[in-house]
Formats: sequence, structure tokens, C-alpha cells
Amino acid sequence: MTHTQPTLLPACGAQHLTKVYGSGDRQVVAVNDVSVAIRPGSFTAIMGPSGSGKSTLMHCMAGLDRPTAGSVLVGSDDLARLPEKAVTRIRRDKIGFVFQSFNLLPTLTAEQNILLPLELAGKKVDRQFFQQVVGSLGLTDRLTHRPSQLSGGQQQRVAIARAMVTRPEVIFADEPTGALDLKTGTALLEYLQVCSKEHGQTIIMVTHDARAASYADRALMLLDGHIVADIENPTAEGVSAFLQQAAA
Ligand SMILES: Nc1ncnc2c1ncn2[C@@H]1O[C@H](COP(=O)(O)OP(=O)(O)OP(=O)(O)O)[C@@H](O)[C@H]1O
Repeated sequence: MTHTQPTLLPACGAQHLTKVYGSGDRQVVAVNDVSVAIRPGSFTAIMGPSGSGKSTLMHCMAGLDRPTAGSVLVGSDDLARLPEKAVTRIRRDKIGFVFQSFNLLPTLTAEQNILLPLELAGKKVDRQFFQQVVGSLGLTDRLTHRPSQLSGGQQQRVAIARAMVTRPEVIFADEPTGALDLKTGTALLEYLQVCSKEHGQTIIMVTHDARAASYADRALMLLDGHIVADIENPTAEGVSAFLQQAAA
């Protein structure tokens, strides 16, 4: 009798993903034929010089932008082949996204901003889980403040709590430590590790920070829209050396 290993479906990924902006002289190939499979429960950092295509790749993988060619997989669904309505539903049910610019609604309090995705999905609030998320992110005494009354780092953490509150399978974060000091940034990275290791959530984070990337268990290095290195258990020294070489 033969035993076949169960195949673990990637949480998400891309196959021959290409994104072209503009046309003619103004055409930019932001992502060029990228194929990657992201394991469920893993923590991946996407790194590379400015303009290398990190945000574009992440926006396409999260269903926020349509690829020009290729496939974008979330579980067994190919977002590139689905109508917008179905993509929106998958995004709402399975994906959390932390934007570089936070995207908080200015007229809502921190708590209202965090709970908005649940409200939009018509889902009940699990108060215990909500308290756990805001407590882990140090936001408990800031919940009645509006974004303009919060520091950049606090707004960043509200955006992260908003992405977490629906318990998404996959969390995309664009420079999540960008607005944070060392201590708060470290706490956030440790929290993301807990989300992947203990809660089985899949984390994909764009970062410029080699130290932040060392908290991930994999680093994808982008250059001119291509993945040029795929590093398991990245160290800050290893990715810094790579980035310096890419800049030379
Ligand atoms: N909406 C757009 N229209 C035209 N070109 C775009 C658009 N968005 C991105 N680009 C171009 O695509 C390329 C990749 O941009 P992208 O923002 O993905 O890079 P990045 O690696 O995330 O950069 P950074 O680290 O500076 O945020 C760049 O040359 C950029 O100018």
C-alpha cells in the first residue's frame, strides 16, 4: 500500500503575476512574472529597494488591485478570474490589510474604526477578543479618541487592530513598523509572530527595516519587479547585506 503525503494548499500566492501601469513611453512594469506560494501560518517579509514593486505585489495579492496577467490565489480561489463582487467578499471574509497611510476614518473614534469591518460584514462583536487585541496593542485607554487626537504610532496600531478584529486567515501589512519607535515596533513584531505561530494566521509584511524582517520566517527580496532571492529564517545582517548589494 502506498501512502501519499497530504498536500498543504498555500494560504495564498501568485503565479506568473505581472502588473503593468500606463502605456507607451510611460509604461512601467511594476511586477514582472512573479510566482510565489505562501504557507498557511507563515510570516513572510517582502523587501527591496524603493520602486522595486513591493506594494504593487502586495496590493495584487490582497485583491486590492487587478494584475495585468497571471493568477492571484487565496486558498483555491484565483482572484484574477473572479468578478469584483466575489473578490470583495473573499477580502472581507479572509483578508486583513494594514495600509501604509492607515486609512482611518477621521470622524470615527478609534473603537468605531476598529469595529468597522465587523459592522460592514454584519458580524457580532466578540468583546473578549476585541479587548485582547486592543490590550495587546496598548490601545485600551485610547478607544474614545478620534484619529486626529492620536499619535502616528497610535493610528498605526488602530489600523492593525482593525485588520485583526475579524480574525482574518491572511494579514497583509505595508510597513507596519514605519511609524513606530523601537519598543512599540518590537512589541508589534512579536504580536505578529504570535498571530502566525499561535493563531495560525498567515502574515505578509512589506518592510524596509532589516531588523523587522528578521522576525519573519521568510524574506522575499524584490528587484525591478522580480523576486531575486527567497531567504528562509532571515537575519538582519543577511538581508542588510543583500539590500546594500542591490543598491551598489
Ligand atoms: N498607480 C501607478 N501608476 C503608475 N505607476 C505606478 C503606480 N503605482 C506604482 N507605480 C510604479 O510602479 C513601480 C513599483 O511601485 P511600488 O509602489 O510597488 O514600489 P515599492 O517597492 O513598494 O516602493 P516604495 O518602497 O518606495 O514604497 C514604481 O516604479 C512606481 O512608480
